[in-house]
Amino acid sequence: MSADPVIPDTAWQAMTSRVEAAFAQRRVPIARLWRWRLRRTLVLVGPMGAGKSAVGRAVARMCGCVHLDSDALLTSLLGPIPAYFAEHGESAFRAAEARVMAYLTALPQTYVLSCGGGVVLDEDTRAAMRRRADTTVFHLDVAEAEALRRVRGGASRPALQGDPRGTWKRLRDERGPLYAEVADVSIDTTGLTAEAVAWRIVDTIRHPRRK
Ligand SMILES: Nc1ncnc2c1ncn2[C@@H]1O[C@H](COP(=O)(O)OP(=O)(O)OP(=O)(O)O)[C@@H](O)[C@H]1O
Ligand SMILES: O=C(O)C1=C[C@@H](O)[C@@H](O)[C@H](O)C1
Ligand SMILES: [Mg+2]
Repeated sequence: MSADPVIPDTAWQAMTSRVEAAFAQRRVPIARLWRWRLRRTLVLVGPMGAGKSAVGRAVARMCGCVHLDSDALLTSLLGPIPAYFAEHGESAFRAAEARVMAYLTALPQTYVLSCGGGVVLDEDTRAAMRRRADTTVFHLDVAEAEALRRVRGGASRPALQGDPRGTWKRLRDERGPLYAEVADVSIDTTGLTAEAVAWRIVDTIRHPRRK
C-alpha cells in the first residue's frame, strides 16, 4: 500500500486532454431559449447518493455548459475506484483526489463540477473552493433511507463497505460541518427528482436575491 500514488505523466496528460476536449466540444444550451447564460462555476458537494453526478449532468444539459465529475476523472486515472481502494487503500485515493481537485478548482473556465463525496476532507480543496469568487458551491443533502436506495446498498461505493447503513450516516454526520464550511447554498434533495434539483439550482443562480 502507498499513501502517495505515483500517477504516470501519460495518464495525467490523457486526463487533462479529456478535460480540454470537453471545453472544446461545448453543446448548445437549452438556456439559450431564455437568452440567459451561466457565467459561474457550480460545484456540487454532499454525501454519497445525494445526486451530485446526476444533478450535475442535468444542470450542464440545461445550461449547455461543460460538466466534469471528479470521480469519473479519477476513474480514468486510476481505474475503477472500488478496486483502487482495495489495492492501494483510502489514503492513496484521497491523495490522488486532492491532486485532481487542485487542478479542477484552478481551471480558468466556468463549468459544472460534481465532486466525490469525500473531497471536502482535504483542507486545501476546501480553501480552493472558498477562494473562487466566480464559483457557487451547492451542498446537496438527502435523507439516509433515500440515499441508501439510490446507491443500491453501496456495493459500488468502497467507502460504504461492511455496514453501509451505519457508515453512510457516520460519514454524513462527520462531514456535515465540512460541507457547510464550503457551501453557499444547501438543498435537501429528498423526494425530488434529479431534474427538479437541477431546476432549483438554475433558479437559485438566476434569481439570487429571492433565496
Ligand atoms: N434526486 C434524485 N432522485 C432519484 N434518484 C436520484 C436522484 N439523484 C440521483 N439519483 C439516482 O441515484 C443514484 C446515485 O446518484 P449519483 O450517482 O448522482 O450520486 P452522487 O451524489 O454522485 O454519489 P457519489 O458521492 O457516490 O458520487 C443514481 O442512480 C442516480 O440516477
Ligand atoms: O464519500 C466518499 O468517501 C466517496 C464517495 C464517492 O463519490 C467516491 O469518491 C468514493 O467512492 C468515495
Ligand atoms: Mg457522483
